[in-house]
Amino acid sequence: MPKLDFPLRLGTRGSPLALVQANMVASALCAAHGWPSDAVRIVTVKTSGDRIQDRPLAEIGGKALWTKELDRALLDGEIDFSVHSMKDVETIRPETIAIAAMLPRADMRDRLIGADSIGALRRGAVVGTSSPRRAAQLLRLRPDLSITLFRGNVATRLAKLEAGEADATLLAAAGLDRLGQPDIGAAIPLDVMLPAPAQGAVGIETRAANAVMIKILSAISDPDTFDCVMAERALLLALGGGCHSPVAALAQVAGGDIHLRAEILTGDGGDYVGDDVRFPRADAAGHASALGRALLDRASPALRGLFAGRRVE
Ligand SMILES: NCc1[nH]cc(CCC(=O)O)c1CC(=O)O
Repeated sequence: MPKLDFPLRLGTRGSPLALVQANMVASALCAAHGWPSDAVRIVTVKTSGDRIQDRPLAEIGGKALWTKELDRALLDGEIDFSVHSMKDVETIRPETIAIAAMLPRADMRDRLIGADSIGALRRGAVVGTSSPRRAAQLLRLRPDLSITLFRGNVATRLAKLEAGEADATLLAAAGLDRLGQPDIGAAIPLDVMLPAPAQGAVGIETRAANAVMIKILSAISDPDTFDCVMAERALLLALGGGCHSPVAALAQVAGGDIHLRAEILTGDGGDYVGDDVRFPRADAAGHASALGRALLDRASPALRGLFAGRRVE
């Protein structure tokens, strides 16, 4: 194997959650290869998503907000690999960049903070979220609720809730757990609220041409997580949805198969199509895209319109 240039430089965003995830990747990699802990150096890179805090991301267009600067650092050779919440990684990646590995997926559920369950929220309660998916799913179950925009990192959102800007908020269990807050909020069962595609998965990217790095990273990749998240991403791609469309999807390994559940909704939750399929792991991407197309075929004109023109065949 060609000589590696130590320390390897791991690029990450600078948010507390991103830093925890970067440290998880660095320790897993050092442990897997028997390297000392200083074999990986963490390099923080500020992304556009970190800078813009006052508008819904869906409005800005959600264009590579979390990845653009890290991609540039990777391609310019300033870093050797980068770590992302897979949920924030666009479905279409540059050909020069490879998703090389994913850590074992954490709890993929959403947690409700401010009430014990969605049903327990008082009539007309205000829920803070910036996620069109969470807003649509909530409104479908509880049309009486009102949604207010909540952005910022996990700590900022919890502070807004504390300050009374909303009665409740929703956050990914994975993020709360990794930030050392496993007791905050009530987990919403997967059959009540299906998570965002790739929620709870941490991915590692490197240059597609860097075969040595790809090989080294494969040692810490979890194949079940990788295949399931790739199936969810294939579904999202077939829908033409970015990470900020009202799409929910979850793939899980079931025996030798993959079980994929997915749903699409209008912003107010009024129109909804959901389904689930089981298919063999081979050609999971093909089966997942077929489910995406089938959902669109069954969608009302209004719902289909949300995805119109964005669909990738
Ligand atoms: N969009 C922000 C984001 N990206 C990843 C996570 C949490 C960790 C994960 O889902 O893997 C969060 C916060 C949240 O949705 O609560």
